[in-house]
Amino acid sequence: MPKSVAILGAGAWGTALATLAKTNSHKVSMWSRQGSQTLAEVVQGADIVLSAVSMKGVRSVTSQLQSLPVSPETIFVTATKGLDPQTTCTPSQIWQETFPNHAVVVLSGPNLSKEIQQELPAATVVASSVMAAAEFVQVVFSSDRFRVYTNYDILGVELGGTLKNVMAIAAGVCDGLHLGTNAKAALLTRGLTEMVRIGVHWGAKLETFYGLSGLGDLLATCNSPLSRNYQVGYQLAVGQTLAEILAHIEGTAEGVNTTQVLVQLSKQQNIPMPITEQVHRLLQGEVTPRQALLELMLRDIKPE
Ligand SMILES: NC(=O)C1=CN([C@@H]2O[C@H](COP(=O)(O)OP(=O)(O)OC[C@H]3O[C@@H](n4cnc5c(N)ncnc54)[C@H](OP(=O)(O)O)[C@@H]3O)[C@@H](O)[C@H]2O)C=CC1
Ligand SMILES: O=C(CO)COP(=O)(O)O
Repeated sequence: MPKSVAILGAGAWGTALATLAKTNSHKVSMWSRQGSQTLAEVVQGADIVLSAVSMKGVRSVTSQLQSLPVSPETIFVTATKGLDPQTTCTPSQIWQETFPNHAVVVLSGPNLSKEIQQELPAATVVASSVMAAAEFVQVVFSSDRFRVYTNYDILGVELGGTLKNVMAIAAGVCDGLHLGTNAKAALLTRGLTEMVRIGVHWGAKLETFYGLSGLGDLLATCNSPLSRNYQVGYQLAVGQTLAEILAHIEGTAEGVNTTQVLVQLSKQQNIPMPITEQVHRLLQGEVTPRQALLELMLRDIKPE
C-alpha cells in the first residue's frame, strides 16, 4: 500500500530520502523554505513526516508545525545529526517534547547521501520506543538497495550518528597530515571509546555503539571524502582556516557545532573527552593540527 511521506528539508539528505521513498512507490511531498508549497499543504494527511533539516532549523520547524493540524497517527521521523546548543537536546528529544503524543523515530546511518543518490547499496537503522512506528518506517524505506534495521535504543542510535561527526573531523585531520594507517586505527578506536563514554553516561546502551549507527557510521564517515565533517578536518590539516572551509563547503558539517556542545557537556559532567577537546581547540584556532596531535600523544600513559 503506497503511503504518504512528507519530507521537510530539501538538502542533500532530504532529497536522497525522498528518492528512496519514491522508488518504493510512495507518495512523497517535500517542503523547504524555498519551495512553492506551504508546510501545511505538505504535511496534510501524511503517514510520515520526515525531517532532514539541519540542526539549526529543528526548533523553528517543530514550532511552525505545532500550530498546524497534524493527524495523531502521523509518525515523525528525524534524520538530523546534531545537538541543540542551548539545551544540549538531541533532535528526537525536541520532536518528542513538541509532540508528546506522537511516535518519534530516529533514522540514522551509515548513509552518505551521494552514494545513496548513486543507487549504491546501503543499510541504516530506524529507532523508536514505539516499535510499531519503527517497523512502519522500516517497511516504507526498505528495498533491494536500502536495508533498514530497527532498534529500540533511540538515544544510542541518535548519538552514534551525532558523536561520530566530531571523530570525522579528527579523521580528516589524520588523513590530511598523512599520519598513516596505525594512527587512523588508533584514532577511530579511541574515538569510539570516547563516544561510548559520553553516550552511556547520557543513558544510551553500550551495544548500540557497536552497531551500524555507531561503529558503522564512524567507519563510513571517517573514511570518506564525501563526508563534509571529514572534509573540514582534512582542509584544516592542509592549512585552510575554518572560515574559508565553511564558506566553500557544500551543505552542512554538523560536527563543528556538535563539538562545542560536547566540550561544554564534558566539562559540566567531568567526562574526559580528549579527542573532542583537541578538535574543539583546533576549530577555535587555539592549536595547529600538529600541536593537537602532540597533545594527544603526550597525555599521561594509562591502561587501555
Ligand atoms: N548528507 C548526508 O549524507 C547526511 C546528512 N545527515 C544529516 O541530515 C541533516 C541535513 O543534512 P544535509 O541535507 O546534508 O544538509 P544540507 O545543508 O544539504 O541541507 C540542510 C537543509 O536544512 C534546511 N534548513 C536549515 N536551516 C533551516 C531552518 N531554519 N528552517 C528550515 N529549514 C532549514 C535547509 O533549508 P534551505 O535549503 O531552505 O536552506 C536544507 O533543506 C544534517 O543534520 C546532517 O547531519 C544525516 C545522514 C546523511
Ligand atoms: O552522517 C553522515 C553519514 O552517515 C554524513 O556525514 P557528513 O554530514 O559528514 O557528510
